[in-house]
Amino acid sequence: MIGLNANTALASLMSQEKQYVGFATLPNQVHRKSVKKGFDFTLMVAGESGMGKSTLVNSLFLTDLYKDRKLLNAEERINQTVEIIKHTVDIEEKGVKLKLTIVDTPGFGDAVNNNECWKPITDYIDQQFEQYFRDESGLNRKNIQDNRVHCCLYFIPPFGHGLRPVDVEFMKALHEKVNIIPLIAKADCLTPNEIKKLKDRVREEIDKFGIKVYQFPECDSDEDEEFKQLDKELKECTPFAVIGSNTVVEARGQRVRGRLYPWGIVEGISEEHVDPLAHSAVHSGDDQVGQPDGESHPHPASVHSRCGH
Ligand SMILES: Nc1nc2c(ncn2[C@@H]2O[C@H](COP(=O)(O)OP(=O)(O)OP(=O)(O)O)[C@@H](O)[C@H]2O)c(=O)[nH]1
Repeated sequence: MIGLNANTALASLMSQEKQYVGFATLPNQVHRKSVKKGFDFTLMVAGESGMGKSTLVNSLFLTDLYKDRKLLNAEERINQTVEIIKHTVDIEEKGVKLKLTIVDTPGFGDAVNNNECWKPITDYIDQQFEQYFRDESGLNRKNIQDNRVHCCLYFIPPFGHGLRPVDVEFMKALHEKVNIIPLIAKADCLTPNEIKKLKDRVREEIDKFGIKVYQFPECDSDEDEEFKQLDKELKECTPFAVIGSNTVVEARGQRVRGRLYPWGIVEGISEEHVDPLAHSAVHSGDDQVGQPDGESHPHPASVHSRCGH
């Protein structure tokens, strides 16, 4: 009887499977295969030293990607050339694997003479394209490691009146090779009005100099109105004003990632809502300032991090 039941179940399963054999199952197959294999994502961060690059990356991915970082003093910086340093972590979320590589560019924009300081960076990007092209033209195409730089977060200092010559030159040198997302660093140093002015200025200059920054894809027409509105607002926020923080503070009874100042707290995101990849410390500039009703604690990266090695 048991055998009969098992056979019947198997037959029914097979007939169900049979119904779905056809090209209609292709998206599912591709989806399953991609999820199983995981994704490679390479994110480059560039901007002068101290702009909060490592803090933002750590807060975006809730991990400490810069454990071994050695901070240089002013004398050492004078002779420092631009370097390319890669940090890699494996992240898994809801069964989807992501191999995240952060390409850091220490030394960029820090020298007395910054002439062509983006050259090692463009060379690196070109090398990755060439390597990928070689691998694709080779015999073993199954396990190609994609090291191409998919996106570059470019940190614009909050202290100036717009883009500096080095910012313009950097973005122009890279815009045909990589998706550039310009960010206004350390936005908590500016008032909402100042942020707005700086954003307008940066947008104007991006247009004026013909810089092609990353354009977010068009929203599907069948999305609901609320989503469309959110998408529109998000696109209008570019260049994003960002605030990084690796500390957890308590504000209005909630644990949030934020920056505790003598005058208040600049809030990030509530710890209850933390979802490493969905969470971003990217703000539109309307950061709330609460009352300091909690202590600052070091961010327990090991607790929240879902990263492997
Ligand atoms: N006010 C403010 N300070 C920040 C922010 N993000 C980082 N910082 C602080 O700025 C300093 C430098 O931050 P890092 O993240 O080390 O800067 P970096 O760009 O990675 O520096 P390099 O590794 O030298 O290139 C630290 O003291 C941070 O705590 C921010 O959003 N606002």
